[in-house]
Amino acid sequence: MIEIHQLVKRYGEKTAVDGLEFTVKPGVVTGFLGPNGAGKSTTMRMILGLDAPTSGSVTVNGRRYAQHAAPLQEVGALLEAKSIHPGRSAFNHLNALALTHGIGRTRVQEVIEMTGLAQVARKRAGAFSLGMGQRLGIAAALLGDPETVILDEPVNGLDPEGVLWIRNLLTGLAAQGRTVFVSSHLMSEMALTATNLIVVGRGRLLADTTIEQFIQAAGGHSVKVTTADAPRLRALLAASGVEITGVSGSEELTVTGLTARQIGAAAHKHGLPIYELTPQAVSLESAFMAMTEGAVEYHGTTTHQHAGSVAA
Ligand SMILES: Nc1ncnc2c1ncn2[C@@H]1O[C@H](COP(=O)(O)OP(=O)(O)OP(=O)(O)O)[C@@H](O)[C@H]1O
Repeated sequence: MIEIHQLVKRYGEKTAVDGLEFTVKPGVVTGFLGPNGAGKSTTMRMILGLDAPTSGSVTVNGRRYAQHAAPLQEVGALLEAKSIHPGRSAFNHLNALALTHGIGRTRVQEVIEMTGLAQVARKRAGAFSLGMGQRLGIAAALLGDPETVILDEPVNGLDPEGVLWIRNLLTGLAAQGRTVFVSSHLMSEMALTATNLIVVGRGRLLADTTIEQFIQAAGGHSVKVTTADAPRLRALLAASGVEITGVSGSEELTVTGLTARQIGAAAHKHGLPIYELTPQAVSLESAFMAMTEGAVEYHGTTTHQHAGSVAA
């Protein structure tokens, strides 16, 4: 559990974090979203005691980071800036970290296996690809078997296999009851992994919500249906909470409030042919951009698109 109260961080004139107040709960993945410069990394550094708050407080598992006797066993973190000696092997890097906390070699070997580094564990970390470096950073974060895991942009620069691996790892850690807090500036990626969402912009809290609520607020799930008899299907599906739109005379309808499965089953029951049944993804990226629009620090001058025109 991470608890943040009235957290403020100023660097001279610049207010990087401006009165944040939220709790990150165990057992689910919580996405930490915001445009560049929103204050995500600064907040994460304060959670980890790497930066001191100007005012306010932040605790992990009930205590400030510095008050934990063995912090690696409370909170494991992957921050963007890596500090791995390039000449050292992955095994030696992890072993050195383990020694500072009285963690045995068996656990070092375990995290190496868990992160898929077994083949390269004895190679120089300096020669690692970006993906391998991320895996090594995550292995270090998991070394102490921590209750809370914090990852800053873990999928940055990873190939699709690496992205999928991180997704499964995060949901697996949350399923074990851990607190998992992950920053990103991609809403569509977070929607596939996170259950809860904290959105910040210019250091302020913009939303403390769930992915599901965010999707509903963005227009909800809808299903595109093409059928031989659109008026008849409309009549079959009509119910409270169901919204159906479509152009008169067209075979195509858009339905919200029912799943593709429910629509298919209803049509089948009445012998109505269906030619297409496609769940439509709402443009989460557009909804996210609309939410953070006023909070973006640097707008591009030549490539600025209206938020509504960007697909997720
Ligand atoms: N050490 C520092 N000194 C001065 N300003 C800083 C410092 N660290 C961060 N900032 C400023 O604080 C603001 C928040 O930065 P931060 O890196 O926390 O944002 P972020 O949400 O992590 O952004 P990104 O997605 O680009 O990583 C930015 O305007 C940044 O320039």
